[in-house]
Amino acid sequence: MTTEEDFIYRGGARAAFAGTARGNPLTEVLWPYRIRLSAVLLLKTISALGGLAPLIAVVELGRALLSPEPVEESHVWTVVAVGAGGLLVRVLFESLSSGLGHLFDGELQLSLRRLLGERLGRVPLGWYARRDSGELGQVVQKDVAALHPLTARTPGEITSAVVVPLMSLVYLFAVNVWLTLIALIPVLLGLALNLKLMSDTRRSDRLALDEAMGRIARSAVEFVQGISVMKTFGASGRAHRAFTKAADDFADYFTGWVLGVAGLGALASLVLSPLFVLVLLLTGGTALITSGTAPASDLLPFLLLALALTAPVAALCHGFDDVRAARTAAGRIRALLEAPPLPEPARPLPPRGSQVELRDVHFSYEPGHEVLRGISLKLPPGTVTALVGPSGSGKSTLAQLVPRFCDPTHGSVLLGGVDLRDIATRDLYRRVSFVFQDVRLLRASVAENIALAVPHAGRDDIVRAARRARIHDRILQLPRGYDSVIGEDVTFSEGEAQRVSIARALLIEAPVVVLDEATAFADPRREHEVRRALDTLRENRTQLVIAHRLETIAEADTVVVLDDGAVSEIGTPAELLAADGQFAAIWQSQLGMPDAASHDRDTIARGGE
Ligand SMILES: Nc1ncnc2c1ncn2[C@@H]1O[C@H](COP(=O)(O)OP(=O)(O)OP(=O)(O)O)[C@@H](O)[C@H]1O
Repeated sequence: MTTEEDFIYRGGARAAFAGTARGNPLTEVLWPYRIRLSAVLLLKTISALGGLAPLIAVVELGRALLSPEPVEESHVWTVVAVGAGGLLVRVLFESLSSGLGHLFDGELQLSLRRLLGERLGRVPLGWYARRDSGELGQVVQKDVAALHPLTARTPGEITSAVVVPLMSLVYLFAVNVWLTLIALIPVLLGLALNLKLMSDTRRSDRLALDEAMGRIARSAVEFVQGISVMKTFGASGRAHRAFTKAADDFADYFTGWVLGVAGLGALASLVLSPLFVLVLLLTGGTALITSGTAPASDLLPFLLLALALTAPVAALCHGFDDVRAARTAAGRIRALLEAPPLPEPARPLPPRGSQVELRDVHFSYEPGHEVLRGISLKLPPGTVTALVGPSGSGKSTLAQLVPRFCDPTHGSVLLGGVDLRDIATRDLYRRVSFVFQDVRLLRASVAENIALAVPHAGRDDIVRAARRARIHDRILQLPRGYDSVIGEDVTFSEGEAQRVSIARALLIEAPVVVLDEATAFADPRREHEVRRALDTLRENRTQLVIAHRLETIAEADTVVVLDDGAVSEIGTPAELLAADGQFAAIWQSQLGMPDAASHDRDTIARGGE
């Protein structure tokens, strides 16, 4: 384990999850950093206290100089020295706490993102099917960043907001109790109004507002992502309407929310404003001085320090807002860190050969709703098994169990006689390659994309794989050949991207191939090249193909017909045609398709033999 990994595992959030009682997600996420966070708080407290000293020094100086008594020089200089010393302490400790806070914030974000990255790399691939990339991006990027104020800013704000008023109050009480009580009026009023603003009703309004904002974001993404389809089908108005409705809803919520908080917010700001505080103190102070209850010099500290009492109230409330936002973010981070990883075998076993076998496989995405029911199949080495069946019958789900995107809920899938759960994931991916939906190419060079699973592959091997996948000539036309960066130097068409992914699979030399034909032939212009590339990929391999082409079906060694999650027919194409059952019906319906008629007449004849 490297030093960095070591840090994450020993000091990182992982330890927190093991060591703290389940409860507040924020505490759990921050627990490993408690010592550093306490150090930041301590430094902030010293800085806040230091900052108070110059203020009190000014007040003391004023009182000493305005007093009818003769000025005591040594006292004045001591006060000046304490004020200057306090200023120095504030500057020094403020820089220290702020530096440490930001350092610690950077460390926390890095550590959390690494943990999230590590967890995302270990969850089953099937887990991603139920999540959209926006949701994951929100957690990894925005939610981790939402912890920033908490580590770098809020501790300082909250500490100053508590320490400064408390110390000022102690001092002011010592000067004059009556004036202190007057100075407390705006503080208590401001606090009460702000607490009302943060009350549960306001919080649920805020959540509704956030939800309305989220709907705008989602409909904007849908609008942009689906615009080409919508325009093609002349429905761009509909997509636009959905977005406009979300924006209108948000405007309604916002107006309601603003009307609800505007009055209270304005009142709170007024009560805490310097003008209100000064008018109140001057009025009360004048009454006390003229009645002889307080000497005139007592008013000065209040005029200077009373503002130090009210200013932190608003800061305190904003600080709590940040804490609340960070708490929600931490909850989502924790949920992601707790996503169940694909269990790795404690003692991995090497598969013996490339036979794939499914033994009484059941699978459900949601409890109580099985999409695969008791499937048993054998795919002998070097044979082609074609999966056919109506839409929704479970073909993709079954195919995805072979590269272990998910584990069956009951039964087992075996490769070379070994349960997939007993094979190390790396070993499995070297033995099973797949070409499924969503060919993903990385923003890296073409060579790196091809060599994704074999990072140390030589250039010769990469070129050979690209040649066999019939993408080599296209790569040579790129400005920097194999070093061209995808997304910068080139944007591949769907068919080209598929051939790059086939080259990737060829380089692995996996003995088992799982393929979704519907996706592979999504680009009709390039279908011929993709088909030839796939023919190369399939040579001498154990193949499981979600077959849509009569040619593939006719040439398969075994055809498996799936119906509602169960095998309804199994046999060679000729046997199944002769049986005149569901397969024969599918075959007949495919014959009627224009593509089949033009392309597969010969094959059909052979298939019927
Ligand atoms: N990620 C998922 N979460 C929940 N249910 C799912 C998920 N993926 C598929 N299903 C459900 O599982 C069943 C089988 O789907 P599957 O995609 O395996 O069928 P298919 O035969 O491949 O369909 P098609 O030919 O249309 O691609 C369907 O009822 C589908 O709604």
